[in-house]
Amino acid sequence: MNFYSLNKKAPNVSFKEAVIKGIAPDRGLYFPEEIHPLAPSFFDSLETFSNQEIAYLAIQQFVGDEIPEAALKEILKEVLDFDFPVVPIEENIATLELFHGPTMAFKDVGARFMARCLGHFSNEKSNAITVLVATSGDTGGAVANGFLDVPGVKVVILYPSGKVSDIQEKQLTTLGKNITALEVDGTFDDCQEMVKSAFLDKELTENMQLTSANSINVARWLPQMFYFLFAYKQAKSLGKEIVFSVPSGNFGNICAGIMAQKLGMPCKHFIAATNVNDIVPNFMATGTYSPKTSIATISNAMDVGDPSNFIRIRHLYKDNFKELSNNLSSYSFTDKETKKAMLSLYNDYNYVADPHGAVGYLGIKKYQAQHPECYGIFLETAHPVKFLDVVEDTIRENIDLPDKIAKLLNKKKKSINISNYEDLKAFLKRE
Ligand SMILES: N[C@@H](CCOP(=O)(O)O)C(=O)O
Repeated sequence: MNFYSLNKKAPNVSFKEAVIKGIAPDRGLYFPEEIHPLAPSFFDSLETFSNQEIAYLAIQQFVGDEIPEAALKEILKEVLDFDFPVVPIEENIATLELFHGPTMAFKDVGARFMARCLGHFSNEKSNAITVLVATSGDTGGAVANGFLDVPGVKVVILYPSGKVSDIQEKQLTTLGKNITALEVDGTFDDCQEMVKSAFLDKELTENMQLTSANSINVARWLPQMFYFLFAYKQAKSLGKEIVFSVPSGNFGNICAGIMAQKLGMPCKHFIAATNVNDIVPNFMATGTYSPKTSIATISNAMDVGDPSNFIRIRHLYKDNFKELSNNLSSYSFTDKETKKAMLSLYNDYNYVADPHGAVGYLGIKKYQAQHPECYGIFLETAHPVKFLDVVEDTIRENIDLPDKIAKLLNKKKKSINISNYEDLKAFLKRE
């Protein structure tokens, strides 16, 4: 399958080239030339397929023959070696827990898939590649873990100083080896902007192969479709219309959910639930897209002021606002509302949610006030332990630290401070 740039001013590329380039030379995001729906009988009998089989059938058309069937199946087997349970909360609400992977956030699947694709491609032609990634919290740890020791790959993670949780910071600053963390005096949007500028900087790109491990990269973005298919597999026997509420920051995950729907997955509606970084809720209310400087919140991984992937969502609807609104609603919630939801999930349902999951829960509650008949699944995108202070403070209980997190806390943070693009460029030139 070939991919085109959404800015339409760059040549179409194969899956392999899209993964290696990350973003098109005209600064556009890559998008598949075609999306072929899967047979309705596949969805009717989804429970008879293993997660690996589902993932293979969903992603194969996008990878094409650039990774042979056996190798792609092996990659998926390694990537999907943990559970994705749908846990009932209320009569018509469940949560899809996406935090059972190595770094306890939903980014693990995409990061590990992309790392293995790059590993596969660099076996074919072993040119060194530098992966640049901007993080507001969870992507950084998942990419560090997923790419650790991948031969021929160096990873440079940019994160906003003081704006990620302590555990997230440890996850991305303590591995060493081929992983370097750059601590940026700025916001996530500054980090993302610097990364995008590096891709367009000829002085850099003529001398080094740069790619992105954010969801702008198709190999990070597309595997996120799997979550929705795994959830549908578990919930379909209820025979109800399913609505997904997705805590959203850079909008890659919800866009992947809509891709799963385009493949034919039955699903009534999507909700993009945000914190006060409400660019998309505002767009859905006014039709005007106005990026703004991000505001720090307790759901920090969603502190994004110009979500990269929203352009892909608009493109999926050919920028037809009416059609988009029929399938997507977007609501924003304050930290105060988020904490209240965390407390009520704990007191009323004995469920400890992280702040991002709680925003997703609020999203489905708001939608169900008008559509009580639907079955709502909100995504729990990260384990509550990653936001230890805010969770313990809100529910007034101590939560157990899993072993891998306890060990991490004793490790020493290693980061390099930078303030602007010139600092990043100087760092990359030294490398
Ligand atoms: N929420 C993210 C921000 C980057 O998102 P991505 O999916 O494009 O990598 C984070 O946790 O860093």
